[in-house]
This record gives sequence, C-alpha cells and structure tokens, in this order.
Amino acid sequence: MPMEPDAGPAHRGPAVQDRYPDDFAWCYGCGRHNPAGLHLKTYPDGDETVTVFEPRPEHMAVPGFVYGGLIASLIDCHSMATASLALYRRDGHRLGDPEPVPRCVTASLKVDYLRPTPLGVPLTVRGRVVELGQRKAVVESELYAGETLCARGQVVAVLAPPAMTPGPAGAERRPG
Ligand SMILES: CCCCCCCCCC(=O)SCCNC(=O)CCNC(=O)[C@H](O)C(C)(C)COP(=O)(O)OP(=O)(O)OC[C@H]1O[C@@H](n2cnc3c(N)ncnc32)[C@H](O)[C@@H]1OP(=O)(O)O
Repeated sequence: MPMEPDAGPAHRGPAVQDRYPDDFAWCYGCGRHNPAGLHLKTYPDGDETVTVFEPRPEHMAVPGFVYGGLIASLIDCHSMATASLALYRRDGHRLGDPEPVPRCVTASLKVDYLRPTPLGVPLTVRGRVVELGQRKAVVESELYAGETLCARGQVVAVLAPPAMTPGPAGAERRPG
C-alpha cells in the first residue's frame, strides 16, 4: 500500500504521535503526555514510516543486548502510528492538518526475533501497511541496528472503539 511522500524525517514535521488527540496520548511507548514513557516518534518516509530510538542501559536483556519486550513495544507503537497515518490519509488528510490523527489499538502483535539486538546504538523501525480496511490496518515492521535486521513484526491495528475513549474515570487515573 503506497504512502504519499509528504513530511518525511528529513523535513522533521510533526510526528504521528504529536497529532494524536490529547486523551489518547498517554501510552507508555509513545504517549507525549506520559512523563515516564518512551516518547517514541514516528515519521512518514516515502512509502514507509520510520521510528528511531536508542535503548537505555536499563532496557537490557543480558549485558550488551536489548530486552525483547522493549523490541515488541517499539514494533507495536511504530505499527500503530503507521496504521493511524494510513487511515488518516485514506480520509483525505495529510500530517500537519488541524484534525487530529485517529488512534488505533493493537488487536494482534507478532514478533520474530531474528538476531540479538545490540544495546548502545540507535534502533530504526521501518514499517509499511500491507492491508487497509475500513477500521483495520495490517502493518509489517522491521527493526534494524545499523544495517542489521534484528526483528520483524506483523501487527493488526484497529481504530480505537468508542468504549476505549477515556472518560472522567480515565482522566482521574492519569498521572500528574
Ligand atoms: C483507555 C484509553 C485507551 C486509548 C487507546 C490507546 C491505546 C494505545 C495502544 C495500546 O497499547 S493498545 C493496548 C492493547 N490492545 C488492547 O487492549 C485492545 C483490546 N482489544 C479490543 O479492544 C478489541 O478486541 C479490538 C478493538 C482490537 C477489536 O474489537 P472490535 O469489536 O472493535 O473489532 P472487530 O471484531 O469488529 O474486528 C475488526 C477487524 O479487526 C480484526 N481483528 C480483531 N481482532 C483481531 C485479532 N486479535 N487478530 C487479527 N485480527 C483481528 C477483525 O477480523 C476485523 O477485520 P475485518 O475488518 O477485516 O473483518
């Protein structure tokens, strides 16, 4: 599924996560409002999307290598952003439009760990939409350390249902 080459990382326009609605911007992986989170940022890059993140020492599995759960989180949040952007564009928007980007949730997350992922270097996740439905997108994402492909994910994203829209109770649970 080709994506328009609009504001790619070279342009450093807004990230997809910068444009999620405030109520949906608390995710540990990518929520801009979560003070303890990873603050992942995903940008369009031609037909793909890209997220770059350098794990911290506490993200280790064994000394020198990254914990697999963190790798799954990178693929998860990156793929949700990729799906959200595809649905936004399908509705005629471009990143940077005033309308917020719709929020997807993870229906399914499959990760293949292909090689040990080294700590101490930036990791790059690249993703593309391989199937786009009315409320659903299937995204394939690959995680690289330098030129080395370390993990691959296939993720099913579904538009957040109204039942997940945070209400007053959700607001009370928010930090700070
Ligand atoms: C409180 C505020 C929350 C704010 C959202 C921020 C989320 C941040 C990102 C996350 O961390 S999400 C956390 C982990 N994910 C979840 O907690 C989601 C829990 N699951 C659900 O809420 C529902 O199962 C889900 C919304 C994913 C789907 O239920 P629906 O009833 O809306 O979907 P439906 O059954 O109509 O299926 C829609 C499409 O998705 C497909 N689908 C659903 N579940 C699937 C699955 N598990 N595997 C593969 N495909 C799946 C389904 O086949 C169908 O495909 P088609 O359109 O092609 O027919």
